[in-house]
Amino acid sequence: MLGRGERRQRAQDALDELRKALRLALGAAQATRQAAQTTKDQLEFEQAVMRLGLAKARLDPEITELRGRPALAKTWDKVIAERDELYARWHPEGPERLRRLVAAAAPGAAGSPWHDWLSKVGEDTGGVAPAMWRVGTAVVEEAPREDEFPVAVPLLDRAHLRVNSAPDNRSVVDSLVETLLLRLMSYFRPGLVKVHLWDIGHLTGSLPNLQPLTSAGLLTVHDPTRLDDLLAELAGHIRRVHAKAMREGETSLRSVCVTKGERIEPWRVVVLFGNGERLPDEQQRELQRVARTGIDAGVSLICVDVPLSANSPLETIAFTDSRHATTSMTGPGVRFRPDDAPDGSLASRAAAAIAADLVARRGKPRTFDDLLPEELGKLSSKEELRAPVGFADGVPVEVVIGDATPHALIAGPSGSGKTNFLYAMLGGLAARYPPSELELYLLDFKEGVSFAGLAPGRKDPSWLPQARLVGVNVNTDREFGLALLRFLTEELARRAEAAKRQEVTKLAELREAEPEGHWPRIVAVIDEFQALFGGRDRITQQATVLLEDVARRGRSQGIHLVLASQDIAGIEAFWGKPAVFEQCTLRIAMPKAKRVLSETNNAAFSLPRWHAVINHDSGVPHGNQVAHIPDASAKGTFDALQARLWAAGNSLAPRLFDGAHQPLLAESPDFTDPPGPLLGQIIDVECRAATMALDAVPGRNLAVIGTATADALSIMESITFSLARKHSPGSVDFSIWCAVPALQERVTRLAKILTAIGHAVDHRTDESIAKLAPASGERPRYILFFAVDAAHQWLERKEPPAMRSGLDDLRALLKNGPANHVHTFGWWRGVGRLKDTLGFGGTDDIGAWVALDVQGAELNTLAAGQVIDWAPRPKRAIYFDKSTHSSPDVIIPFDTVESE
Ligand SMILES: Nc1ncnc2c1ncn2[C@@H]1O[C@H](COP(=O)(O)OP(=O)(O)OP(=O)(O)O)[C@@H](O)[C@H]1O
Repeated sequence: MLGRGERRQRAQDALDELRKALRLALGAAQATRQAAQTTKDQLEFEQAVMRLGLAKARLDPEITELRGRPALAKTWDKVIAERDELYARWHPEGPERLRRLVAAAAPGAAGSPWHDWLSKVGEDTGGVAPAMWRVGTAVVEEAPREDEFPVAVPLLDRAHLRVNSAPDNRSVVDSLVETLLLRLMSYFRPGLVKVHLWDIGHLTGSLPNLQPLTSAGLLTVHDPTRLDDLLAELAGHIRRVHAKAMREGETSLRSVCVTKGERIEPWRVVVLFGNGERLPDEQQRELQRVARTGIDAGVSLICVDVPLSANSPLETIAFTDSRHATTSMTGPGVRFRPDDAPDGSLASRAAAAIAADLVARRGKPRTFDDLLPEELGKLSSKEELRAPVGFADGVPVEVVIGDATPHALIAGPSGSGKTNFLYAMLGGLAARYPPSELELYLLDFKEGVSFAGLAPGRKDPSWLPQARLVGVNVNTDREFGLALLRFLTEELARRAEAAKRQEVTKLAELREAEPEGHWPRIVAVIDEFQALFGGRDRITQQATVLLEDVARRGRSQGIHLVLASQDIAGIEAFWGKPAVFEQCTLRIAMPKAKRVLSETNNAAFSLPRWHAVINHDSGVPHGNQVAHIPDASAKGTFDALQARLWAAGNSLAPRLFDGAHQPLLAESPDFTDPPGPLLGQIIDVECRAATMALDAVPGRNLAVIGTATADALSIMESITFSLARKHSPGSVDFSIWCAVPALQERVTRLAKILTAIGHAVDHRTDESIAKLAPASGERPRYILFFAVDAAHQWLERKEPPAMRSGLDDLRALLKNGPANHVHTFGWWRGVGRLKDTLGFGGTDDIGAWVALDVQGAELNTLAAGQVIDWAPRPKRAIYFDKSTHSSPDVIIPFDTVESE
């Protein structure tokens, strides 16, 4: 047994042992912990050094202090050793390899120093763009200067560039951007790169050395408040370029250009200077969209202090101090320094040289002849009509009229060049589409004769072969506009009928189904069309309905409207009925035009003279295309084209309606073989003469009513001359009665002409008129009774014993004559006077009438109660034949004096 003391000793020893073991264990844990802590410190230190870069770390006070600790000093040495080892491997060939790489990827002006290329104008046609563009030099931190290597960034067709400035280094950033742009502009043939500049802070003043480029359209400076417009314009451009590439069977503009070996559409480089803050959401979204889709359409962004996220290839240059930056091309450990920029005046001279070269290259400004194709009249209009109307920096800008853009609306104040635009467009179309493919109906409500030259005239016998109808000076003859619309709706019905027959819906399909049919596209041009809606009357009402119908249904039937106006805003009647305008998806705005583009689209306000905004997207901003319109009105332009086209073919002459001239009876086609008495020319697209049937039935007499003597005489004479022509001498008898001495000369002349032709004429000027003529005879008799009311003095006398007056006899003659082919054409100088003559018997025996200066309201009783909407105007008459008319025709009395 152990003693008590021994036992305690052993316990003590065990405890000591345990304590020792515990101490040991604890010490080990502490050491391990310490070691772990040291490793952690070392790793953190290494990381901090890496983050800062060796060069900066060396100067950093915190790092310097940490380097004092032995454990970290070791790490520092290790990092240095590793760097040295790596660098030793890179040093001999790294920079050189990079130099060679950049030289290959950035040839010529894309990579060499500016004194090698500045002020030399580029010749490259841009089939393929250099992959990289030099921006500066860089050096791996702490490496010697001779190890500097060039830094280049991808741009055109490849990537966008973002530049983040440092405080107060805007001038360095400006120089970097300016030099880069000069490289781009100097590499290619001038014109292949166009720059858009937007600066949130300045309207002018950004990149001042490049300003000379603006004169040639190579640089466009945008309003700081109008980024929306710029982004919309870019979006529209991208869409158009995309469509163009698709037409060529490619997905990007770049591939089209590579295939063709030349740039078919300039690159757009868009430089945006922001303030470091995100753009408002909508703009930011739009910008991201442009970034995403722009590259394939040749649009490159250079965003300075405009945040842009990388949803497309994007490189970044981020300045860390005023002279140095890091770049996404080289990584954070490499110090980038922009190249020295050329002196401002040198840069500006180079920009001027580029602009001057382009201007010289464009040669004389593009002219009307440049709108014409090499071969005339070779295109088919089956799918659409397409022709250039102007140029944007030498590149043609087209209008397309087809199923997607069926109708056009053109606006611009007086003198802004609307008519000239129409000529440019008509010229482009007429030069491409033969008359079998395109028919033109041209109407001008302006005072003047703008389209008259398209129809044969006295001085120039030529006409535009595609023109079917030309209406000029129709400003007071709104009925003519109505007639044109009616004609178009009839043609629409004809086409719709054919389409139904063939079970097709579109013109292109109809043409395929009926290849032998005649289905040209019809373009109806109405200049100053607002005149058609100028009154609050029946014409405005009907025109609105018809126009809407043509606009709606014409789309698929190849019937197209081109409506021009100085004042679209003025046609308020329409804004409440937007159907017509909605169908006019092609909008053309001349400088200062109002309302024709969408409300947010102000492109027309800043438009220079002789330019137009061509917009195929109902006027929304992204549809804008600005073009210079060549002079198409001067001698030797449109007229020369017309002469060529006319000389080439045996086309039919268009009909000409000229509201300022009375048509000559002798020249009326109907006068060659008159179907009956000709009363005047109907205001209608056919330009036919109004006539009346003279069947042997009651009521076939005619009253001419009104005091407008010249017009009344014209009508009475046309009736006489045409009847005299219709019937061979001896087959009919004429009575020519006139009780008014002042008219004798003219009436006697008429009687003499008839006699000279060989007709039997019963000419009376005195009271013998009251004896009248029998109500039947051996031959038909035409009684031309001038100023009937003036003969009342004799007609009212009652002769005993019968006490029957001449008036009674006249009533009987009117009543019974026609059935026996004795027809009376009487002229009364007022409705009341006519009624005096007719008495209580009513107006049944006057089956037809022509009214001159008589208000519509007075005529209602003569038209079976129908409301006659007629405001008299000189040299116009209204003709109503109860047996054939549902509504009266407006007619123009013929000029009969020249017609013998
Ligand atoms: N692109 C152009 N280049 C040169 N001259 C032009 C051009 N466009 C128009 N002009 C000239 O300007 C004048 C007015 O043009 P135009 O008749 O086309 O204007 P408008 O808008 O139709 O005016 P209005 O409605 O008063 O007739 C004409 O003498 C025409 O020759």
